[in-house]
Amino acid sequence: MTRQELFDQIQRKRSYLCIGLDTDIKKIPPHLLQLEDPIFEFNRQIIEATSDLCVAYKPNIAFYEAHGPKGWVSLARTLEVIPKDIFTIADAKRGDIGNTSELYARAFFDQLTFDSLTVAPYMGVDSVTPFLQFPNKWVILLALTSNPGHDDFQMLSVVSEGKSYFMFEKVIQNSQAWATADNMMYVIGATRHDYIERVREIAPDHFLLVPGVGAQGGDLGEVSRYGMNKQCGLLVNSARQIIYASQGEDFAEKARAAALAVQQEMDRYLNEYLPR
Ligand SMILES: O=C(O)c1cc(=O)[nH]c(=O)n1[C@@H]1O[C@H](COP(=O)(O)O)[C@@H](O)[C@H]1O
Repeated sequence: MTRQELFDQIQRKRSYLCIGLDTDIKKIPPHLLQLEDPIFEFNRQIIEATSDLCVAYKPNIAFYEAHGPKGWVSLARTLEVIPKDIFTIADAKRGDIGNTSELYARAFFDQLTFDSLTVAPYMGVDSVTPFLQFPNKWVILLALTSNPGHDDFQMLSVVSEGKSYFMFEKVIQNSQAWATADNMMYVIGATRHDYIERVREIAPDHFLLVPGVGAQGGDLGEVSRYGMNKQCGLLVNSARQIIYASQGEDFAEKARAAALAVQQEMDRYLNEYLPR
């Protein structure tokens, strides 16, 4: 999917919501558990109930690979029922020596046909570039993550040409030599909205994947105010708050209501902050 196609979808749906399909067998409604593939059935109903309200789905791969081969089947079946105009993110946080990254890329872009993959930048340029060889596919590079441990490395000071930067700022700056705003996005946790203005100084045009609203307490209003660019430039992810809005038979209906509340808030922010 191209950047323009993603922006067109955002404008059409008045939404920049990404729904996280972090489907935990322990949290899905009991009445689905007798089915042959409860994880797929849960996802299918969530997708059917919410696909007009969001622009992306992000299955976190851990929730599938934890079930072995069966989990990979649930994941592949889920991808098949996501409408084709919706952006798909494999949240697998990969990255390895070049020839291994190339195989990870084939797994998620050729075998599973995701539009994008989350990638860790730690091993440097040759671990990331193999993912960038696929037309219309995206790398979403971890920059400033939402978890408390982001202080351990991402906030370390790095001195470059006499100026001091946070490590995450150098990740964003240096990686712009590897890719463009048409095939690279950055992960910035919603819990760190206080740094989004700085991110926008370094990467004014890139899309940012922003997880951490909802269950992790990030502030959608602040993220939107400081993060929106002229093509919106934001995909804000929420998983648990939406998909587990109810654990009863009405789970899909309740997930829709939770997604609708976020979409309506996003519509207001698009009116307020999207530069015309
Ligand atoms: O790469 C991610 O998506 C990610 C990065 C990050 O900094 N923080 C973060 O929470 N995530 C993912 O985003 C999702 C957040 O889920 P909820 O907290 O349930 O909305 C999980 O799948 C996390 O793995």
